[in-house]
Amino acid sequence: MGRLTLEGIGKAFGEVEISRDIDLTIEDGEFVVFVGPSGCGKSTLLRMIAGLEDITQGEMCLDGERINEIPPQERDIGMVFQSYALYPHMSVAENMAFGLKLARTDKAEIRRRVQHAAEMLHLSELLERRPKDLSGGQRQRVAIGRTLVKEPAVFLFDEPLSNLDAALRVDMRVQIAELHKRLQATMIYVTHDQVEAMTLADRIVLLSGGRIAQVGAPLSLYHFPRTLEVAEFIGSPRINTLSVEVLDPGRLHTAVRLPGGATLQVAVDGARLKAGERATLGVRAEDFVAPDQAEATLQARLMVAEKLGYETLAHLQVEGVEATLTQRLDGLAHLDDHQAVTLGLDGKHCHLFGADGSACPRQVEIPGVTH
Ligand SMILES: Nc1ncnc2c1ncn2[C@@H]1O[C@H](COP(=O)(O)OP(=O)(O)OP(=O)(O)O)[C@@H](O)[C@H]1O
Repeated sequence: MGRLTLEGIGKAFGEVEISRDIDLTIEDGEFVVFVGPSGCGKSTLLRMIAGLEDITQGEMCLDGERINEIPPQERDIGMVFQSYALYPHMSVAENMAFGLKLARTDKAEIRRRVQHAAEMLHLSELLERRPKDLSGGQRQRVAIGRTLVKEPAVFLFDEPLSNLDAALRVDMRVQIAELHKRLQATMIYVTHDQVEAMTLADRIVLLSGGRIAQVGAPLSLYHFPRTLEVAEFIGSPRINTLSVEVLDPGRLHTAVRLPGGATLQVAVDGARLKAGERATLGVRAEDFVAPDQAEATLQARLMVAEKLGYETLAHLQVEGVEATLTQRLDGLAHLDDHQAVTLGLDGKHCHLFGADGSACPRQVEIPGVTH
């Protein structure tokens, strides 16, 4: 089993408070990803779970038992580090067996576990090699293997792929997802890469300034972000934002004035907003609609078109809007340099955020996605 509960967890280094009020339950077998901007406290939280950092406040339990004071080696938790931390003078097999030897595990049992882990991680042919004779991806797999042989209830990964090149990252991401499927173990994974978070997580925990900004399934955070910060962090390209004026706030629709003067009825509960105040409209790159089906339009000019093969990202300048907007188009879309583009908007596909950054609840259903 590996059910972890965090209640009111907080951390301070001396006088400096890093995180507080973290309440979170991670179910047995869940894959949870901690994500957020640099310095938001992801690694510190993971290290508290591992027992490598003291917990300043709150209670942490594994399967109902308080673990705050239990030293790392006695927690049923294994951690894979970003730096791999392999012993250079030991073979792959010795590296993997080391922790078990220290724990005086029976020799035959060590052999069985190392072989089993090597098979799972496709390392069987490499067991006699030294770390220096391995590629980056292979070293990372050995680091995972060293944790795997301990058969912990909870696996922790601290940015395990950040030292690998882009192609290898994708490859290892798939392997970690497969490993999770096979082991059905609880896994907690720290990254600042939102693509890794979206693709691996059952649930994402988005941290900001040492607190939880939102917890939920990846698509739930994507479609129903609670704050502008979450909306901007999740999704690539980044959500487009426009400063708008609130005209008529309502429970089902909130009318706003766009730059250029057009009115859009955004399908959100904006009842807490006031007419005349500023708000931020959010539109994802794929959510612009054809001008003839739009409720409102924006006139734009093409700055750059990035042709990625399966899609083209058009970066557009709209008069009166400082930042460029990005529209996701078909990979075969034909665009001329600096051509004029009419962007269509549909209020059902837009987000609205108040001046304090919190989202107005969207009044749309997206099949299979919970709010
Ligand atoms: N030992 C320490 N003493 C004092 N401050 C620390 C210590 N360790 C971390 N911090 C501070 O705590 C904050 C959170 O750090 P942490 O490494 O957890 O962030 P992170 O979200 O993992 O960042 P990154 O993505 O850059 O690794 C940072 O401001 C950092 O400077």
